[in-house]
Amino acid sequence: MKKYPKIGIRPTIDGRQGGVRESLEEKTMNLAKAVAELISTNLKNGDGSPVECVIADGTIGRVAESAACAEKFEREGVGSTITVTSCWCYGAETMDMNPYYPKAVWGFNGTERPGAVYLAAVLAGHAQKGLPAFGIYGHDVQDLDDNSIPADVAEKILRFARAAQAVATMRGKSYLSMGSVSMGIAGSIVNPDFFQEYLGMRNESVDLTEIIRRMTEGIYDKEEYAKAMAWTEKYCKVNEGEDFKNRPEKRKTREQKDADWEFIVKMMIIMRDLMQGNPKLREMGFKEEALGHNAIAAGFQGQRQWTDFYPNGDYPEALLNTSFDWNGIREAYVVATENDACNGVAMLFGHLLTNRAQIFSDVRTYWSPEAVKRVTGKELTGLAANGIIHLINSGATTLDGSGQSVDEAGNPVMKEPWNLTQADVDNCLKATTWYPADRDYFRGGGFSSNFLSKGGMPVTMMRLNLVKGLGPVLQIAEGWTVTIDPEIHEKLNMRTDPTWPTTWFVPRLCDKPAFKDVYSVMNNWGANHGAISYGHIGQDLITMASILRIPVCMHNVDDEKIFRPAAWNAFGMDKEGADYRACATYGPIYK
Ligand SMILES: C[C@H](O)[C@@H](O)[C@@H](O)C(=O)CO
Ligand SMILES: [Mn+2]
Repeated sequence: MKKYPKIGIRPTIDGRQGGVRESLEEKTMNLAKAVAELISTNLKNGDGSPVECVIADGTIGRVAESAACAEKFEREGVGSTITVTSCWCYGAETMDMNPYYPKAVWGFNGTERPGAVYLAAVLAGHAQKGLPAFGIYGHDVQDLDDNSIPADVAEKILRFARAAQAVATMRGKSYLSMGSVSMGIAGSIVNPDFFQEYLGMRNESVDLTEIIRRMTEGIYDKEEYAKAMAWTEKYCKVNEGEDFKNRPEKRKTREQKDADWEFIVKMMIIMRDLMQGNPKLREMGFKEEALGHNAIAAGFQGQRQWTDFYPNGDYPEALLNTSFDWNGIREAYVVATENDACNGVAMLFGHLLTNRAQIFSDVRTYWSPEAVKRVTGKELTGLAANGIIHLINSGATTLDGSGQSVDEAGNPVMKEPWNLTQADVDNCLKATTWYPADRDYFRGGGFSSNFLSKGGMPVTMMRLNLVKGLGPVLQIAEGWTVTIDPEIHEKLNMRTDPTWPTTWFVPRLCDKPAFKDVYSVMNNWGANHGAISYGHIGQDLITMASILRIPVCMHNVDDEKIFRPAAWNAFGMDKEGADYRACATYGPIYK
């Protein structure tokens, strides 16, 4: 099992002995235990383990107890804290002062003791000291003997904990660039200051010759390769598509294609080893290679130097991003095509918040209803009636994105790995055709995954952009995958890149300018790529972005659903402006 950060729970109390404190000890600790239970039974880490909480050894009434708690949390690997109280406490003495921990405070809404008064006081302290904290205060008064967590409080605790755990999980990890800048794509001009100062991450980089070296010198697990090759023969190669895209003179021979399959399977094993290491390599005597680069996310340049000569990375990228491979069902990796690190970060955000595989796509084409009518003679209907956005990238999209996994009611979903069934896996593989790569684009050949995402999935498209003079900004568009008339799809797909995977996307429209129509969403999108996560996770992304001090420049989440640190209120009543002003004032966490 991997090592994940824990969430520290801090039961704070009025320090007055001789009656007050004693009367509150049990209740305060019970509230802390209830919060720990809520988190550990509702939230999981990427490997399926419950998010673990650590409670202070005792209630915290005076500064010595704060300090003892802080020391315990550091020893225990805490990455964020939630302070819980039902009474008045001494804010500056009991508050969490760790500059790196995301923080929240739950002030019990009971009137026998001034828990809410402490909440307001300590949040003022957090604001005054430049340590913004989330404030959680239940809507309805609870009785003193009621140690339950009301639904509105639980929702905020879990929203904070999910985002805080994601932020803490990134800290200290690497983004690994395999290769460098791809075709001048801005997102693949990796900005190490952003990763270091905003995410607490390190940038690692390997030249792509390292993949060739390991192939040539046999620095990979041969037994696993044999297993992977057999699996690929059985589940992928059987779905090799007709080589219709390449002109006859550009088609590879059968022998060459067979060699490409072997090559791309080795690529995948080596790319994974580069990201996270492999103890098997140590047994083989490759101690250094066994270490890996501690990468929680990576990017593969691919285009163009590599793909001008070697088979492309679509197979390894697609399957690394998928929740299964020849070793069975497992946590998806995060691998950005074209080494678009900005999109890789957006994928990482979505993955850490949902524990699900993430789609990587070009935001390729906006199709108006009129244009569709003109080129196909047919009307877009239903959710697609106002126009659709074609999400498609050369073959490197998680197979989970096919929507072939289904819930109990048969609805298409993208699941956490622990909910995937073998039938889901089989159906995702069956729905995926592996077309010989388009050799006008990919001279070295290879294979591109192709599928059509099932409609009806709630999804959130995200993008992290870097703006000189401003810094990072996040874009969020909640919406749905849609199914369109097969004849319309056929015509639109054939004039796009029919050997690549397609997801038809419709954003949820609202009265905000960027969401006034489908065209505006694409027209306001900040780059060529989007990361697409299953579910409407805009609220979680907004909470997480505020912890990271990354302003959100575009989103279609209702204002009243926004949950940010209490101090953001001091920056004005307009949520968007306040977010920008707060992020600019606080600056990145790890600076
Ligand atoms: C056509 C280019 O080679 C593709 O890589 C292009 O569709 C992109 O994905 C650019 O992001
Ligand atoms: Mn692209």
